[in-house]
Amino acid sequence: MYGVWTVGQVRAAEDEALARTPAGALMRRAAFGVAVAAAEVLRERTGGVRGRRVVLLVGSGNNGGDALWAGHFLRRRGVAVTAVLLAPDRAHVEGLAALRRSGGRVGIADRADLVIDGIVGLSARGPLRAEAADWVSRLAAPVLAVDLPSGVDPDTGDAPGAAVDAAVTVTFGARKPVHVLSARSGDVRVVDLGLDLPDPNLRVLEAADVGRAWRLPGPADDKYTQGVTGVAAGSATYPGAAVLTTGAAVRATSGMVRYAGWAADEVRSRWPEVVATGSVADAGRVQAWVAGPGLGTGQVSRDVLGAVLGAGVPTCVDADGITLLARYPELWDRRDPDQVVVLTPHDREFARLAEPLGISLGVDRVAAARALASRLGVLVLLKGNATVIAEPDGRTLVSPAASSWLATAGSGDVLTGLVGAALAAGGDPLLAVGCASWVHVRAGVLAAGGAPTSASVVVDAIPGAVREAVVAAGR
Ligand SMILES: NC(=O)C1=CN([C@@H]2O[C@H](COP(=O)(O)OP(=O)(O)OC[C@H]3O[C@@H](n4cnc5c(N)ncnc54)[C@H](O)[C@@H]3O)[C@@H](O)[C@H]2O)[C@@H](O)CC1
Ligand SMILES: [K+]
Repeated sequence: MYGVWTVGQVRAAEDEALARTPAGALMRRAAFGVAVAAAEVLRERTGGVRGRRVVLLVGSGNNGGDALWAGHFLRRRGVAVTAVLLAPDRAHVEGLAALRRSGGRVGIADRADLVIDGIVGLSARGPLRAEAADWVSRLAAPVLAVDLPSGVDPDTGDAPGAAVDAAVTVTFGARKPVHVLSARSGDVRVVDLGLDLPDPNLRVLEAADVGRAWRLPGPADDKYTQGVTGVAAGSATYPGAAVLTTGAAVRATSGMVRYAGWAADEVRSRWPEVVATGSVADAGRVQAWVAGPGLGTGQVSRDVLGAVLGAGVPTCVDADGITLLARYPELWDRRDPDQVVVLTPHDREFARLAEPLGISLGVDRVAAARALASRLGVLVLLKGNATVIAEPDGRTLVSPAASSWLATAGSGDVLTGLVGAALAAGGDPLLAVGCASWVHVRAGVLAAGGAPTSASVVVDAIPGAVREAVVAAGR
């Protein structure tokens, strides 16, 4: 698990560190880290460092100062460095002098093996100004971003205009929200500045965390004791949603999975290990329900959702289930106040539910997810390229995107089944949902393997993803 801190938190810690270090020391340490990473990228991509060409895009603040100092360190390793000053009269004075001393050029660059983006860092506000935006839109070489990709908001990951798409970002002291919320950050490396940081604002699970938390069967277990997942999904029109949601739960644990709904025949024929019935009332005892994918929004679907919410176990509500909750708020009355409810909306479903409550999904997805979680007293998993998982008390996990292959039909149904299985296994619900999301992301990568995939293949990749996590945890 690693933490993510807001710009405000990092700034406060930096101020304290600046006060106890000699002037310029932190910047040189940061810039040295940039130069080390740049040399690595050059070696990986071109087979060497000496004689390679690096262009620095230098803005008017300390981010530009970092880039100039990094250029100075790269010059010492025989790299040809050219600095493009976007605001020549406001460029960082000591950085520019250091670059010039070591033989770096200032001017207009043509060809580059690597571009170092020092346009703007933590003080970035709004879309890039015209000249910077123009440079960014013409970039052809791979980019190493200093602190963060310019054009992306540090605290929300939003890119309101032209923005750098970095291969690598070298950040300082701590990861900020942009690094986990925006895929434009690329591969993120952190240079330690010895900052004294408070509790993080967000957390990100890693393979070993998931492997430690994932429920594995022990010698005393049987099919009932590992947590039974109940699935109320699918309809005559959408039997596939039932098959995918149930399949994800089947693949995620060796505990039992029960299905209740219209697609019992389809589910049974694809997953013979599932105990399938027509209604929630007949389904038997489960430790968690998931409801919603392909369920429909008619009266019977409404009754199904009510029955699931009243079943006295943790519940995950997705898709049509969310639409029903938005349309018939009285369904909340069926809820057992002692049991967690997890909502897994995409943006439109989020808006359906949140807008009547005066909560809008703006560019700050973390704030929006937290607001809805707190207002409804539920755990919200907001789907997106990066997934945000917020608890009513504000604790928040982020699953950064590892690829975009999961943007495929039925992918959300797979996630719902995974969440159900993780909830049924017990433990801290936030951790359970975070683990389910991690496995989903990882299964997506394994399923795709660099080429288009589909939700059924993601289902089949779930055991491989769980295995990676378990191995990482040394179990
Ligand atoms: N404070 C510290 O302890 C350290 C700071 N460091 C660096 O300092 C950076 C922060 O430096 P600054 O606070 O000077 O600010 P920045 O370098 O982030 O940016 C400030 C400048 O960018 C311009 N700017 C703002 N928004 C813009 C936009 N949309 N388009 C174009 N230009 C825009 C502003 O006019 C301002 O002159 C960090 O990101 C990091 O790179 C590092 O050297 C490590 C130590
Ligand atoms: K930058």
